[in-house]
Formats: sequence, C-alpha cells, structure tokens
Amino acid sequence: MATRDAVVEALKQITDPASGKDIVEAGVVRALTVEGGQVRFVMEIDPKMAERMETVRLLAEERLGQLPGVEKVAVMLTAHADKAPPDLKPAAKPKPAGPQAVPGVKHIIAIASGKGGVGKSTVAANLAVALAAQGRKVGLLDADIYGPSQPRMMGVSKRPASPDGKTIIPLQAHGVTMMSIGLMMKDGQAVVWRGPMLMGALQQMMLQVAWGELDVLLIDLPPGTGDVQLTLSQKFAVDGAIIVSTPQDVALLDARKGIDMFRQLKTPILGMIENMSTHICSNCGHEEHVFGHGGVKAEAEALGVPLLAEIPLHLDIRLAADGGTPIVAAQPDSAQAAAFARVAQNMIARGLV
Ligand SMILES: Nc1ncnc2c1ncn2[C@@H]1O[C@H](COP(=O)(O)OP(=O)(O)OP(=O)(O)O)[C@@H](O)[C@H]1O
Repeated sequence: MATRDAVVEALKQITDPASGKDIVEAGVVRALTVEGGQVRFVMEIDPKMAERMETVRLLAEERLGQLPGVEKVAVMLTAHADKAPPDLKPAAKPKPAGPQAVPGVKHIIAIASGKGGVGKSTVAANLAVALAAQGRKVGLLDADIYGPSQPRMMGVSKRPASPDGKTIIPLQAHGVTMMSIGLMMKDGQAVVWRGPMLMGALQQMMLQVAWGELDVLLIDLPPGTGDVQLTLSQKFAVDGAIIVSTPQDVALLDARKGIDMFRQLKTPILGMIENMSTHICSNCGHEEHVFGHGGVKAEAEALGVPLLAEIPLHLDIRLAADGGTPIVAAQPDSAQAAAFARVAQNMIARGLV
C-alpha cells in the first residue's frame, strides 16, 4: 500500500515553474489524501499559468502512478486570484475549504434557467431593481459568460475602474450595484473559459469587486448546468436559486435538469418563475397564451417548490429591458412592474433578502 510519505517525497521531486521551488514547498499541493491505493489532491495555481501547470499535473500523475501500491491518481487544478485585494488577503492560515461568504454580502441568490432565452436576465434585472426600490441594498452580478446581457439591460457600458489594479469598482444603475463579466471582456472576444480559468474569473467577480455592504447579491447565471453553476455552488455560500422558465414542455424539461443539479449541490430552490406566461397585447390588452400557460405552476407543484410569479409576455418588458431601463424602473406603476414587485415582497417577507 502506498504511504503518504512516499507520495509527498515523489511530489517534492517536481518543480513549480512559477517559483522554482518544489511543488510541495511552493504550497501548490493542497488537500492531499492517500487512501489505500488512491491518491487525490488539488493543485492551486495562478490562472495565468494554467497551461504550464497542466503539464506539471500530468507529470505528477505519471510519477505517482509509478509508485508501488498506487492504483489511482486524481489531481485537480484550481485557480487562485493573482493577488487578493488587501482587505481580503488571507492570514497565514490556509483558506477554509468549504463554501465561503463574500465580505459585506448578507445573502447570495442565483437566478438560473435550464434553457437560454427564457428571460432569466430580464427577471434578474427587474428583480434587482424591484428589491432596491423596496429599500434593499442590492448587487447584481452578470455571470453569463456566454452572453452577458446585463450591461444592455441595465444601460451601462463603462469599463469598471480598478485604481489599485486589484479591487474592481462596480457600476451603479437604477439603484443597483452591478458588475458584468461582459464589461471585463474585449469587444468580440470569444469566451472559451473552462475549468481553472473560469473559476478564477468567477472568484475575481465575487471577491475582488468592491461590492460594499449588500443585503443581497443576485447572480445572473448562464443557462444550463455547467461549470459556472458548479463553481458558484461549491465555492460560495449561496442561499438558494430561483429558476426561470417559460411554460413550454422543452423549457420545463431543462428547468427540471437545473433543479436536479442544484439539489445535488445542496443549493435550496427558493422558487420558480414562469416568464412569458400570457401575452398581453400592447394595443388592446387582449390576453393569449402563446407558449401555453400554467406549465411552470404544475411543475413547481410537482417538485414541491413555490411558484413566485407568472410574468406576462409584454412588448413593454422587452422594450424597457433592451433600452437599458428595466420595466420596474421605466414604468413602476404598470401591471408588469407590479408582478416583479410582488416577487421582491415575497422574498423580503420570507426573510430571504
Ligand atoms: N416577459 C417578457 N416579455 C417580453 N419580452 C421579454 C420578456 N422576458 C424576456 N423578454 C425578452 O426576451 C429576450 C430574451 O430575454 P433574456 O435575455 O432575459 O433571456 P435569458 O434567458 O437571459 O437569455 P440567455 O440565457 O440567452 O442570456 C430579450 O430580448 C428580452 O427583452
């Protein structure tokens, strides 16, 4: 059977290209476990070194695989931010392994959808503005790496400043403190972040943005069940997720997958929102059910999750969102804005925010 000492000794023969020290002394090797013939550990790396460290990872796997008694080696790369901002700099002790809180932020709520285009970002923007209008200090983080739309919906385009090169100053729009991964990307830049790079980017958005004191940070997630959802739930103390879906069966099928994923990650489902529920004609007020109606209610009941709202499909919602002022701010007295305001009231009443 392989011993921990033999494993550590073998790892000490491998050099960390960043520091020139061996990878054990350099503190790259974390959470090492040697159980029976199984060796597992995490390599904490600078995201800029991801490619070179992948070579180191392969070398470590190969060397450990040759040790007598070792049957399986699993090495995971995780990224750490370049340098923690001064107020977040960890003490000499290693960081806690479990999900961490964001300093100053009381609650973290993810806005998710199984499928793209169901109006998740529209809901996130309006909910953020509605909560702010009801006196809450609200942050909105657009973590939709594949199609960040909050800059357009909240009407901001300025690149956030970083006077000290470490802390990022978020932007303010409609009473909400906001930051989007889109504001950090060059125009037309293809996004191919996966694994460590993605974790680094998300961690940077969560920890290096000067969010200040917030009652709630809403996270507009990319659609589906990918790396961002996983990283967010595993690394951060997420209070829960709100799932947005349209009433069609295909959307509901994907919403169910999203709910399953969050349940596996032990992230509570705070509720579902049916978007584009009923079409209300902007000329005559006539109602019709373009995508069906009530599908999300039935699904929420079947899954034992609260239905938070049925938001109508209304031209004004789209015009407002696409024009940079969410309907809750553009037409606060409209029935459409009231639907979002009720979700905000419900969340406040349940003590979620
Ligand atoms: N209730 C609604 N009534 C009218 N238009 C809506 C409504 N909800 C969303 N839209 C419009 O539908 C389009 C897609 O919405 P949105 O970008 O919020 O979806 P999404 O689920 O976040 O998409 P993606 O996952 O691709 O980012 C936008 O143009 C938005 O203005």
